[in-house]
Amino acid sequence: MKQHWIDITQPFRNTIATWPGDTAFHFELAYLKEDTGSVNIGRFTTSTHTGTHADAPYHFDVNAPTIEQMDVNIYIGEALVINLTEYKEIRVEHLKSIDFREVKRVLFKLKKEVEIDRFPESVPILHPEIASFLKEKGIVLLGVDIPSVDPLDSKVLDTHHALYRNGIQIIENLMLQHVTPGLYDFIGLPLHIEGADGAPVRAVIRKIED
Ligand SMILES: Nc1ccccc1C(=O)C[C@H](N)C(=O)O
Ligand SMILES: [Zn+2]
Ligand SMILES: [Zn+2]
Repeated sequence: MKQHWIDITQPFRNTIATWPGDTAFHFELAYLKEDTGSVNIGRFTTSTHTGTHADAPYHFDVNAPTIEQMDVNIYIGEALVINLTEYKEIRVEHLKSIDFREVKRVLFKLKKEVEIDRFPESVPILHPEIASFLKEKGIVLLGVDIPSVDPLDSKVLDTHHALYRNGIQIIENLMLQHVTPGLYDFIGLPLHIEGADGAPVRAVIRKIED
């Protein structure tokens, strides 16, 4: 029997954490049924990097593709959830013993607890050297449960660039605290927004029996 799909998306709500200085998320009802006579209609404002989202390469490289240009096949398929919550820095040596089981997508569980409404003071460091290692394993998508694959104060974004050079796309701010490591079906499609540097993703997984 097939397992149920599990939501691993941060809920958008008006208290959701924003990257410092960036546009806060805000949803409201713009028109009320009692006024229109027929329907409620909402509107929302958000940064493209709030909550669970995909980075387009254009986010950090002006000559690179924007989000609607990305192949949807990257964001659908089998994914391996890997527990790395014990480490403050992730290097190739921490990934060497993992059996990648021919998956093309990995989701790194880096935090024991994700606080949706509070921007973290620090995040584990993902060393850029992991990019070529993951490429050798055939990986095309890296998902993380932190706001950035680079240090929060980084201006050079070495890990973003290294991943891009190695053909690996990025999803940030997943929610993996209740997820057991292992093999899953994964769907995490970014919204089709023309010219965008990134877009919100609704990410779901379903356990694969082994
Ligand atoms: N929202 C921002 C506002 C200003 C400067 C950076 C950001 C980011 O989100 C960058 C982050 N390194 C990212 O991986 O998406
Ligand atoms: Zn981002
Ligand atoms: Zn990013």
